[in-house]
Amino acid sequence: MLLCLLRIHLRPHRRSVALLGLLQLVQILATLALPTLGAAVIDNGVVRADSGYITRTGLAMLAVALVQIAASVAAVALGARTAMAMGRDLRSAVFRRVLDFSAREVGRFGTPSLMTRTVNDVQQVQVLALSAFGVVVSAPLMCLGSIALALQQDVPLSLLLVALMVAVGMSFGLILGRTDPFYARMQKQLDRINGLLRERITGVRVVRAFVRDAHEGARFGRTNSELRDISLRVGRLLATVIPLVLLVLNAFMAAVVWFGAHRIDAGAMRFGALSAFLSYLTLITMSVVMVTFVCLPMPRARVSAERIQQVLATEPSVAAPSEPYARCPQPGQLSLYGAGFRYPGAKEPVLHGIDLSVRPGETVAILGSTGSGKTTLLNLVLRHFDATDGAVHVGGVDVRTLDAAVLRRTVGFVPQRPYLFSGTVASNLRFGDPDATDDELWHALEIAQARDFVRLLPGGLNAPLTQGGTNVSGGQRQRLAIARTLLRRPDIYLFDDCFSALDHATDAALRAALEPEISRATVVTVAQRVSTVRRAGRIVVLDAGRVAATGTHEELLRTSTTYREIARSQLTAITGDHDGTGTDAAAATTLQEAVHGLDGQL
Ligand SMILES: Nc1ncnc2c1ncn2[C@@H]1O[C@H](COP(=O)(O)OP(=O)(O)OP(=O)(O)O)[C@@H](O)[C@H]1O
Repeated sequence: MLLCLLRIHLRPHRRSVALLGLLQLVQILATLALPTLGAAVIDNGVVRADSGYITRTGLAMLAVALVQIAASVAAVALGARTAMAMGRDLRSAVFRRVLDFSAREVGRFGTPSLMTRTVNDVQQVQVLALSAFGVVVSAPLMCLGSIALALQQDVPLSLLLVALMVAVGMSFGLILGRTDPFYARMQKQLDRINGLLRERITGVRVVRAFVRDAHEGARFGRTNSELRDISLRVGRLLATVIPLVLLVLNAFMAAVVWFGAHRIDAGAMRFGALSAFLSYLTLITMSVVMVTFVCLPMPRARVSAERIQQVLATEPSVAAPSEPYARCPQPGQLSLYGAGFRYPGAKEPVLHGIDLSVRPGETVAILGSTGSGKTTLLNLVLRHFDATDGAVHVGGVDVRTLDAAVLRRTVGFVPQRPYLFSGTVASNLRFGDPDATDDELWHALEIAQARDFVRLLPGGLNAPLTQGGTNVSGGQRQRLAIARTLLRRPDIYLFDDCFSALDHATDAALRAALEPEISRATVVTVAQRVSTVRRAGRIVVLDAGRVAATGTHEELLRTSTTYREIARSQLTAITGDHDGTGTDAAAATTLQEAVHGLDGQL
């Protein structure tokens, strides 16, 4: 998996990789030439007292050493650049894939795990690539070249080198093979720490309000300690690698000196050859140590590569159409044909056979008690999920075949809990229209009843907003989100109970300002309060995921028991008046008057 991932993501950098290989080849050839030249200096220069030969060969050795240094510096710089570029590309690939995920895939992996995979797991692969680039060509070449040149010096002694390679390989395999499960647990533990941290920071007020600091601190401490324990166990295993490898290498070095001395004594080997042999053994030792340093991060990178690949290989369940429609034949038309939806893993559907058609210029309100499926219905229009039954059409085209960019341009959505991004008021508003002028931003703010408070912010349009918009109130956030959507000028507006945090006066002023602005658009507004929806041209009452009734406020008060019950329960909650039963007509009249009367207080 690791190799496959590296191969794919190094493909765009193949020229750099090839140049890197070339530089390492030059570096190794130069490194390997030095001991042979040194042996020649001893055997032909020192032994024969030929100072001219010593000077000439010495100068050649100096030139070779300079080439070796230059090639090695260039290889390190190029290796680092290539590894960083690959890490950047891999991070982008994971990020882009995550952006394509629907809520289903995000739920499957979990946000904290996706964050760990995008940042930490990619980092592990990048670290491995960085260290591997330094040795991937040079270490094997240096090792094999040293063995080949050592063979030239003395064949029987070279057999020791083969035994050395087998011993080192076995020591490696024994230890590193045992670290994989620990690394898998380590990365999972990082996911948990990320999750806890995220929850702890975003829910800090709740944690404090419920005096759960100590409990939450202990929960984090436990997970943190578990991560430390796993890291220590891996660390202990890895700490044995280098001493073990050095022990094996030094034992072999002693054996070479011992056998070599005997062979010189027996006249079977020259002194210069033993000196060159020892130099080659040192080079082999160096290459083994270099490989050791690459092998240490390898198991973790392997686990990380698998986690990254899981993300990259996951196809978004809301798939892009193969031949997308880029035009809507009926602009602004929104239709649901028997649409149903069941959340993944849930036993029962939350929406059943919803039929709904909304034309441009029409405002439809969807009313229902909490959990009746209102938000889910809007999510089907936005294609956050695909309907599991029936179909959803936008502009006369099934959303599953409509180009995603066209769908997003056509439908403007203001969620129940809007999200603002770190930046300024203006940068957030320009999510709606990047080319909007300041005047257009102020106009949208005026309609959304946000002009006055933005004016008072230090910097006005350039006032800073923190991540999530946490430095403005819930109602201010809602108004900024409405202004942001107005700037998009979509054909279809979906308002998901986004007026709930506004006081009555602001709510009324906003609706009055909004009406002429979006009068030609298709508007679907979700609400729980009867008083909020009663002016809508059509109200759809949703009950346990089914359309229970449709009509105007007056019609529904007369004809729909569910609507009357909702209205009655809301009145009872406000007035404490438990009466209001009796005949349908009488109840409808009473409720109608009560709703009208309370309108000013809600
Ligand atoms: N991601 C999810 N996975 C599983 N079930 C979900 C998920 N989101 C919502 N549900 C369930 O689907 C049902 C409908 O939820 P939905 O959010 O659409 O209701 P709603 O009418 O918008 O409620 P509210 O008015 O409280 O916002 C609820 O029973 C809820 O528990």
